[in-house]
Amino acid sequence: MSSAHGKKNPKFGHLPLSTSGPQETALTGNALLRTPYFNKGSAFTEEERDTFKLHGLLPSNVQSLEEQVRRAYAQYQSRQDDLAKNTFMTSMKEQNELILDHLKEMFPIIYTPTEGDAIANYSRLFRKPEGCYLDIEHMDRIDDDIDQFGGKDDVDLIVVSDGEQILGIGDQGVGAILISVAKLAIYTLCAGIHPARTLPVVLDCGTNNEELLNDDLYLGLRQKRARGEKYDEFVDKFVQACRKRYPKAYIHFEDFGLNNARRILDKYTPKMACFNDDVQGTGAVTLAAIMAAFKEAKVEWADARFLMFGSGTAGTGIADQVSDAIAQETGKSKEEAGQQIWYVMTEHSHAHEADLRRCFDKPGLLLKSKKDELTPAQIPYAREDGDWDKKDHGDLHSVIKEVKPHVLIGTSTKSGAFTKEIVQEMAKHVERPIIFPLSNPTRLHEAKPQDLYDWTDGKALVATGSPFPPVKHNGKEYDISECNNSTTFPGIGLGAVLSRTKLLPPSLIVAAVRALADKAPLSNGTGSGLLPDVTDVRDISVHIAKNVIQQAVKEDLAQEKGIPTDDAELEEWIREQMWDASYRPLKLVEPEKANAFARGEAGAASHQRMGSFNWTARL
Ligand SMILES: NC(=O)c1ccc[n+]([C@@H]2O[C@H](COP(=O)([O-])OP(=O)(O)OC[C@H]3O[C@@H](n4cnc5c(N)ncnc54)[C@H](O)[C@@H]3O)[C@@H](O)[C@H]2O)c1
Ligand SMILES: O=C(O)C[C@H](O)C(=O)O
Ligand SMILES: [Mn+2]
Repeated sequence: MSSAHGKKNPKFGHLPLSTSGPQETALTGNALLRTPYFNKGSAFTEEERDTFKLHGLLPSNVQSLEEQVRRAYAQYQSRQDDLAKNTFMTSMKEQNELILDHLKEMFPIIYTPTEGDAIANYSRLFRKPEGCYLDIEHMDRIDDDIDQFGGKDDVDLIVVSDGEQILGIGDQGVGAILISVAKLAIYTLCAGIHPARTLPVVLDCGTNNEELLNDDLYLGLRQKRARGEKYDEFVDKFVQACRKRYPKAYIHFEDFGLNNARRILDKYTPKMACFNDDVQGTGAVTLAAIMAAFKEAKVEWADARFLMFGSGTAGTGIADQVSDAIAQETGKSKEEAGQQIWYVMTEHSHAHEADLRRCFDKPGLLLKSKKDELTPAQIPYAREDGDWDKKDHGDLHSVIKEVKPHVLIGTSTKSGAFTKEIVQEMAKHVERPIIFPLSNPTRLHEAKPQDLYDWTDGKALVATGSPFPPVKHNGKEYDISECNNSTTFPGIGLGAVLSRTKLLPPSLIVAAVRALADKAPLSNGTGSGLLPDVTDVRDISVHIAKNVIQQAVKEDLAQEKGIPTDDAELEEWIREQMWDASYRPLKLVEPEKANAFARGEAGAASHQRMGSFNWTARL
């Protein structure tokens, strides 16, 4: 793929991911137009139309990318509802330029919450495949199946999901491919990860979603989810195939079920650069939001009390980040720090049937006497039974009354769980209740931001998992920050890819949190949110990537050579390698002199992923 890379930048020398300069291709005429990687549609110049034999194949007026984007935006606006807009964006491949122009408006369309509807309706809306579909009944084929997406240097980043716990909407089977696709779109938009060098994957292990199993149009494996050894073997075969075929690729795990997410992360973290977004990305962004809220509310780490409502993958991921932060800030042991965190489990879960029964049986505070029923990630936060001497096992209201938390975080998938009574109980005991309803999509939020302001007379400090419009209180507007892992995973991934870090230990996540916390707007009553706005996310990603890279270098994990040590130079080095949307000139080369990529043969991932229209820009 040398035509796409290898620009000699006079300042830095060879930058592996730099993407300026002409694109070489041996394709002409219809073959060129059918190859989205090179196709510019109406934006081919007159000279290019001559050189590449395109006259007659295109209307005569030559347009700019801006004009194409304007037309696309009008088409987008004409779509009736959010899901129709999402479908349109899927078919649109100039979308990066288009989205960057309308980032705030389109973020909820291409990502949370609308993406959730697109996933739930995957088999109904399906038009064309995108990414890599692996089938647990054909494990022997994984090497071949994954082989189709380029050569060993062609993939930087893989997002994989097994579809068991998509957002808060549970098991979505093969539709999970779209969460991998959506997360990768965010990587490109928010951190300039090269879209043609990414690979979305779904591990189809069957589904326990009865609705899908009974749907004639369902596209995935129509059988119950595989568990146990067979499942583990499948995941391992996938990981080994990736390492063999794309040894440079960083693997991002997304929306795995409660019993697998943490286990898989713990298994592979010591061996390779990998990341679980629901555990680590969520933990990182939430910790940064807590740090900002503490400054505002003047809460000290040493005596802060946290109440987590929901103790699944995200809830325990957040608790781990928080207890690390308490330990670091106060010098306490991690165990002592854990005692500042209280957990209330819900009676509602999308975990598989056995868990579901268990959850219905035992809602309430996590207690040591229930140890056998807890996941390993929950155990550090279980309380001594003596800590809770009440008759019941503690509903959310009674635990709030007793614990008097400064911070209440919802990852319960239980819509409306933070009621007026509960919130007002919390507000009785602390000056500024810090409340983060994080369950996605929007309809599953534990509370609405406007209600939280109204119920606490504007004292609550709020951040939410899905985007919300500003709230009004006493004639003033307050921005509601989106506390979504999309603020952290792009920068962490950019840092991991550019440094080619061997591993991604927790210290690199801490470096990312620091970077994000640095950039949090200090509101001081100005009405700005607790976290940076999505429109600033590219700059935030650079800052996060810089910290991650520096930490990787410090720990001797970075495999990339020539990473600048100077702060400003490092930032320039990162920006130089970020992909952004703009057309590059095309250069015709002889087929025999062209590499497979320029002949339109290699890089199948990008060809397949780009649909029929172009989003080529700086490829
Ligand atoms: N804002 C963000 O960035 C972000 C990130 C990740 C997840 N989330 C949201 O958080 C919610 C939960 O996601 P998750 O990945 O943690 O799902 P999960 O399946 O791991 O957990 C779901 C819920 O079920 C409950 N539960 C599951 N098993 C249990 C058991 N054995 N005992 C008691 N309770 C049990 C948990 O309390 C948890 O609240 C979702 O709505 C998701 O969208 C938000
Ligand atoms: O996908 C999101 O919006 C955030 C998070 O990963 C989730 O599972 O809810
Ligand atoms: Mn997720």
